[in-house]
Amino acid sequence: MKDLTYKTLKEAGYHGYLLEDGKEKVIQFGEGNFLRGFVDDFIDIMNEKSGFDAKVAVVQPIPEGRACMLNNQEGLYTLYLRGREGNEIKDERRIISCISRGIDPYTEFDSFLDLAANDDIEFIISNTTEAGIIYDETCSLQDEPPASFPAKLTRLLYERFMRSSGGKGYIILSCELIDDNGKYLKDAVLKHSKDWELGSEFREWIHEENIFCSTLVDRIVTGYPSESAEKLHRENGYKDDFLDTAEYFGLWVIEGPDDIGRRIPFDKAGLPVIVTDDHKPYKIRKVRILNGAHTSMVPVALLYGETIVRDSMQNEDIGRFVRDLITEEVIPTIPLCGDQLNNFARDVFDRFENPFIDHKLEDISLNSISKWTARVKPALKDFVFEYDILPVHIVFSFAALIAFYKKGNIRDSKEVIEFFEKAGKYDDNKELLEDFMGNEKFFGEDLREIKSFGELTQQYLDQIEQMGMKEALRLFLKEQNNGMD
Ligand SMILES: NC(=O)c1ccc[n+]([C@@H]2O[C@H](COP(=O)([O-])OP(=O)(O)OC[C@H]3O[C@@H](n4cnc5c(N)ncnc54)[C@H](O)[C@@H]3O)[C@@H](O)[C@H]2O)c1
Ligand SMILES: O=P(O)(O)OC[C@@H](O)[C@@H](O)[C@H](O)[C@H](O)CO
Repeated sequence: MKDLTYKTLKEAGYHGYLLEDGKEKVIQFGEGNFLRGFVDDFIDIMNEKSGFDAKVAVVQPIPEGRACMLNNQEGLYTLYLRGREGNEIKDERRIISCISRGIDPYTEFDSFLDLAANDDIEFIISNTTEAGIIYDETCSLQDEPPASFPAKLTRLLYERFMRSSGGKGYIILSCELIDDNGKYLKDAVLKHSKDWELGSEFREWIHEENIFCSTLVDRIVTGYPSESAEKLHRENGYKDDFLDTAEYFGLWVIEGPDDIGRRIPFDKAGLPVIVTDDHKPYKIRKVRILNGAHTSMVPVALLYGETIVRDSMQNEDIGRFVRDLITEEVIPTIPLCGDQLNNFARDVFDRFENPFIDHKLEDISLNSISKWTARVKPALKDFVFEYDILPVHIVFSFAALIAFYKKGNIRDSKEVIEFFEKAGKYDDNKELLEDFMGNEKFFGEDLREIKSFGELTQQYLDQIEQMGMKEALRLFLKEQNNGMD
């Protein structure tokens, strides 16, 4: 079967929208499923509907990347978006043609730097995961390329500053799921510029000619559909190693000046983008409710025997557990209007039951400890602070996470894996929890200081291990219902 290229599509008589040639206007750090299933989809739609005519140069952020494979397909790939919009079922296949090329800075460092000479480029977009957007003091100006994403960006910005003689900078849209992503990135760039002694004029240029936007992205992207890929290749008549799947829903909240909306024609293309002076309310709502529900559901559902999100939500016990956790313990911690939050949660539960996408629990379980710390712990702490009692569903889910990790075969940081590999050395769960919950490297603080949290976690953990998840969850739900089934 032929690879996906412009020639393959022409030969097959493809009549859909394609932008084969266009100016590179965007640099994108990251070639992952999410950026391709969300940002590049938006750019492609703007190209078609509002004459944006932008091509995206994709920079591979780490040595193990897929820039070369992307070039084999001339940047093309097929995106499937499926789900409900109101009462309407959406099932769309789109060939995305906004990517001009992939650049591997490890083998094409000069091509990477040459991007800085292109005056057409106005935007830099990134999603390098939480692990990528970190300040790494070991990076230096002489590295080809510097290892971390913020250091690579600093190197590119410095090149731009030098080659344009302090001319036009960029609008930088960071999509990593960390707090204040744009601000963090700007601070990291300024820190590198100081460490590398790039001078005060460069730092002034960073401030005056570049806009670092914090953004919040929301779309469930399920990536390459391994089980159905062969069938899709046959249907399409070409082989596509970058097939991507996602829900239809999407929302991009960008904190930045009003005129961003004029510089990127989101509105004209009818895209769900909000430009605001404060993205935080959207962020807290999405991370606590949607990501919090995912992270809390995963260990409970996996131990119960489920494998995907939809089935878990449709499982009477787990569905009730997740809904109650969000409505009774997470929503009361979010400082926004209750109706707004309840409507958002209801829509999220609908999205979780999307009949067209199979979101694997195992995929979400990756790095669950840091996800729990960022996405669930804030609700737990705020709840305790506000009501002076423990949010029991959150505690039960935390106990489930530990039970799940004790079983092994986990994908998390080296330190977390090492901790659980040695779990057998503890005489009982009480001892294990002392060390685990007291580990500030895992949780950023000593969780034992939260009153009764350790004791209740141990009670649930013992029950889950002794009775199995199904029985322990049923007992838990019965207790919450004053002993009634
Ligand atoms: N998949 C979703 O539904 C979804 C939705 C919203 C946000 N996100 C966020 O987007 C991020 C990426 O998700 P994805 O589905 O595209 O994953 P992916 O594995 O397909 O892509 C990950 C990307 O990050 C880069 N990367 C990984 N480790 C890095 C490091 N240490 N330094 C620099 N770059 C690194 C990879 O090169 C790749 O480009 C995740 O962190 C996730 O939180 C995902
Ligand atoms: O992508 P992760 O692994 O950071 O988190 C798993 C999911 O919670 C996440 O991908 C959501 O589906 C997404 O954030 C929805 O916008």
